[in-house]
Amino acid sequence: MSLLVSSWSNGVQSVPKDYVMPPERRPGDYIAVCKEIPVIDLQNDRSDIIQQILKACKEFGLFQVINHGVSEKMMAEMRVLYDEFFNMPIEDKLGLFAKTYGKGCTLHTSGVNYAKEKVHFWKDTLKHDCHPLEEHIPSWPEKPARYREEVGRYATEVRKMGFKILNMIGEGLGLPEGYFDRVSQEQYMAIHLYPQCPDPSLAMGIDGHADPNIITFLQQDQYGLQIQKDGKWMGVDPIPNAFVVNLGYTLEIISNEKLKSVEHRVVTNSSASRTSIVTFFSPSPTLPVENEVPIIIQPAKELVTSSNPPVFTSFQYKDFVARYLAFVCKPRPRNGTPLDPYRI
Ligand SMILES: O=C(O)CCC(=O)C(=O)O
Ligand SMILES: [Fe+2]
Repeated sequence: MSLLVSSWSNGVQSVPKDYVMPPERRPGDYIAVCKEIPVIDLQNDRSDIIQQILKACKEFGLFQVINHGVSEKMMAEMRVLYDEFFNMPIEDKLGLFAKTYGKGCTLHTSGVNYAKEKVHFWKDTLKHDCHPLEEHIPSWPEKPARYREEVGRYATEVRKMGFKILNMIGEGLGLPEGYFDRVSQEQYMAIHLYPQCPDPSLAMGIDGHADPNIITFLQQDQYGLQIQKDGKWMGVDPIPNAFVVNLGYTLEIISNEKLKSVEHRVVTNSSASRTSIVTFFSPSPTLPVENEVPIIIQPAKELVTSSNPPVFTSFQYKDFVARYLAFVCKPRPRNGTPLDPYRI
């Protein structure tokens, strides 16, 4: 349990050596927030919003949304709840602790496999599935006592917002109504705590990666998230009560590369801890379930023509996830992306 960064980092004066990144993996010079990253008001005219979303998905693979329908009160409740969760005495969290990223509801630290990492990340993560709620709620934390009720309501609201946005992406791409319903059934959450770090120039919260799934919705309270565009890192403004929306590899494939996933990472902060509450929509759980009907991913046939041939082969989502996890565990520097084996 003492592995959790939050259990030992309070007041430390220097970064322990197994958290000091080798020079090529450090965050480098301070990177400011980039004001060009689109912030889209979902109360505007629908056809304008669709145009803005599509443009953002093509140029950045990421945008922020405001007036999205999830109430500010609910977003604030989540911040308070997770602050309380991470500050609970260790005994109250012991039952959830897992050494590696695994199935079900777990609390783990650093990357997907702590034991195999040469250097660790300055982060603790609680994660669990969310859909269907009744099936997963019994696995969620029992403390704070209101956890299941509040997070249940939040997951329902985020799902509504998420499908609203996905439907607009589908419409913008020219896909039939409801296209994403089947391939976005799974919903899971990861809540990351990046404790205050004595020297952010040496440590990393999360290394550069793109998400494997369809789309991700993220609520954040402090600066720390950065995206890569045209080979340069840029900071994502922590706008209060906005959601950051980023595209995963699966949506890049379905769109036949019309839209792009985005490489992102998290740097640490010396003046405050940072919490991000992240909701993922994906075709099936990140860790495959036995006897599941295989979900096939491929470029949408509506987007493939003789002048626009498919860029990717079709494949089972669970195989892709296995390859993705193997890729992110590979030592850096590494070449290519997890999409490469599927390119035609
Ligand atoms: O904490 C963040 O801002 C990003 C988290 C993230 O990239 C992830 O969970 O995949
Ligand atoms: Fe991510």
